[in-house]
This record gives sequence, structure tokens and C-alpha cells, in this order.
Amino acid sequence: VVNGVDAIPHSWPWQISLQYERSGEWRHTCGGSLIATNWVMTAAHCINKDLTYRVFVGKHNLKEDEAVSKAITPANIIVHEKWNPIFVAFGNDIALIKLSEHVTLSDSVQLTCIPAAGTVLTQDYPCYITGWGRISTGGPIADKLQQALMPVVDHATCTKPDWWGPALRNTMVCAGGDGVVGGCNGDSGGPLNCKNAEGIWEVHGIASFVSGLGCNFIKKPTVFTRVSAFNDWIDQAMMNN
Ligand SMILES: CC(C)C[C@H](NC(=O)C(F)(F)F)C(=O)N[N@@+](C)(CC(=O)Nc1ccc(C(C)C)cc1)Cc1ccccc1
Repeated sequence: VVNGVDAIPHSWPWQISLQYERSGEWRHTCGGSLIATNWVMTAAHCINKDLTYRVFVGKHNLKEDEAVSKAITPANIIVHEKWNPIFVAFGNDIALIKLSEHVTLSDSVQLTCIPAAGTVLTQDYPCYITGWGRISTGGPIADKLQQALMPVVDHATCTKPDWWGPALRNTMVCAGGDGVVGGCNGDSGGPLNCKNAEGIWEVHGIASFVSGLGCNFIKKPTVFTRVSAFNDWIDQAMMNN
């Protein structure tokens, strides 16, 4: 997250770190959200079938051993069948990771909620991006979980020619674009957290892409998969696996 701040430790207890093993060490690659005690929602572009992954729950500082955290092996990874890595613009950048065991919920490990199907947030609705992604374009990833207020940019604005243009799908949701805050590599798959009218946090977006011109480029908001466009897919995947 570019121009974010350190989160209060474990204040986003559904945020996970998706890590893969390379030459004997584990590397953070993406974020994700705990939506059930044995299911994590992330981005399809985070998944490479040839890699070995682990899901780390209850983390704050990636560089420290934290007693409240636990690394869990995936049992199964379901990538949206219409995801095409060559055409990110087509969307469907969503995947579900079934964990090999149910997590134990605690103050540091909690579930987040999926919004009602079809929910579309209005312009400037206040949401927060969270993640351990790069803290500047091309810069280092964060040690401590970062957060930033990233107001929603509605479809009418986000599809303007000098924004993302008409190619932007309505199965996507934009946020930010002020030239200051932005998601960046490593935030992929992580949540766009928005409080609903009842004061309950929901995950409205899965961080998908930012402009190649820069992670916090003005009028190029961070683009998220709109979770409320995939309720049926999520339900089916969890029921069938
Ligand atoms: C792997 C890609 C598909 C998604 C990756 N996503 C992220 O970093 C995220 F925002 F989700 F945290 C990304 O944006 N990667 N970039 C490499 C940019 C990128 O690939 N962006 C992009 C934008 C649009 C499209 C399609 C919709 C035309 C594809 C990729 C990050 C970047 C940004 C500025 C400078 C250097 C690196």
C-alpha cells in the first residue's frame, strides 16, 4: 500500500498473507481474506499451480514470529474457470483456497463478511485497503500490515476516458486514484474493507490491478474484483469442494 499507515496489530483479523516456498524459504506474495474457518478468498492472479503455498493467519509483522499467528497448508485451490492470465482486463480475478484444517478463531483471527449479491457502493463511499504490498512503486514490501482510506470511485467515473476507460468491467470496483494512496504489488488478492450500514465490515473488493504507470497514479484507481458480482460462484465453489 502506497502512503498507508501501520495498522493497529490484528485490527483486520481476516487479513492473511499468502506465501510460497522458494529455495527453502517462504515469501509473501499476496493478501487474502478469511471468509470461513477453512476458506480464504484471494485473487486468481496470485495462484501459480506449480508453486507450493501456505496461508499465514493472525500476522502483523512479517519479519517477526508472532504467537497468535499460524501457517496453514491449503487442501485445495479453486481458480475462477473464466480467469485468463493473458486478459486481466476480462476480470474474474478471484480464487478460493480451502485450508487443510479449520482455523481457531481469536482476537487475532476472525472472519469477514461477503456483501449481499449485487451490492454496488456509491461514489466516495469510505473503504480501506489493507496489505503488505510495496509501500511505493518499485519499492520494498511492508514488514507491518498497512492500511489506507481509499474511497470508492463509481463505475461512471472509473470508465471515463482519462480514468480507466470504457473497457473497465462492472464486475470490478475502483477505489482511490487521488495520486497519493494506492494498492501495489503484494497487495494483490487482499481486501477492500468497507463498513455496511449496520457497522459490520465486509470485503467488497479483491485487489486486482493498478496502472503500470505507477501504483498511485492520479485517475488510475486501484481496481478490485467486485465480490458482490461473484456470490453464486463463491457459494457453488464452497459447496462443491
Ligand atoms: C499482476 C498484475 C496483473 C496485477 C498486479 N496487481 C497489483 O499489484 C495489485 F494492485 F493488485 F496489488 C499489478 O497491478 N501489477 N503491476 C505490475 C502493474 C500491472 O501489471 N498492471 C496492469 C494494469 C492493467 C492491466 C489490464 C487490465 C490491461 C494489466 C496489468 C504493478 C506495477 C505498477 C506500477 C509499476 C510497476 C508495477
